[in-house]
Amino acid sequence: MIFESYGVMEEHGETFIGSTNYLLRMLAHKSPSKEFVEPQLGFVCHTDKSFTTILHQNHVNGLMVETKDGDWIHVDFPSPNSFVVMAGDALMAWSNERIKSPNHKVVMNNNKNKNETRYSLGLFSFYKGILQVPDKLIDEEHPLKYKPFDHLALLNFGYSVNIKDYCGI
Ligand SMILES: O=C(O)CCC(=O)C(=O)O
Ligand SMILES: [Fe+2]
Repeated sequence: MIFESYGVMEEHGETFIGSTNYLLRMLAHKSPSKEFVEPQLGFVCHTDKSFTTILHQNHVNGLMVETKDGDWIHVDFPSPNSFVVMAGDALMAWSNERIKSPNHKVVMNNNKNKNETRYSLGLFSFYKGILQVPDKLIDEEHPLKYKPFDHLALLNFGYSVNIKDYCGI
């Protein structure tokens, strides 16, 4: 869908799909114990190193995402069939920053969670090979911001690495 909307499906779509790897991770976050009145951090603030991330959770909310304006919003999964699709750092670099990878975190609230554990599933996609900004996404208004980069090698640096330090121009 992303490739089609930028008109690069024909040139780059097939190679991309053929070289995509997936990682499925299941997380459990326990409700903070009763003595914690304030919400407790369950997963530190970070951006994902993936190309895309698809998130799903049980009925216990906890995901927060930072907006472009720097406000933090709670993400509500309205039904058991709801998923959140989030851009990772690799998509931000590939799209020459047309799409931003948002800061997000998990915050567990003792009052709301009533001692329930939050279970979530994350499906992360990664490109095996060198990713580079398609020519069509470079123009005067969007000068090239990222060098070609090895996506899987980015993972060796852990969560703390900034994609701009890794391959930014
Ligand atoms: O549990 C969640 O909803 C988010 C987990 C997360 O951000 C991650 O695994 O990268
Ligand atoms: Fe994440």
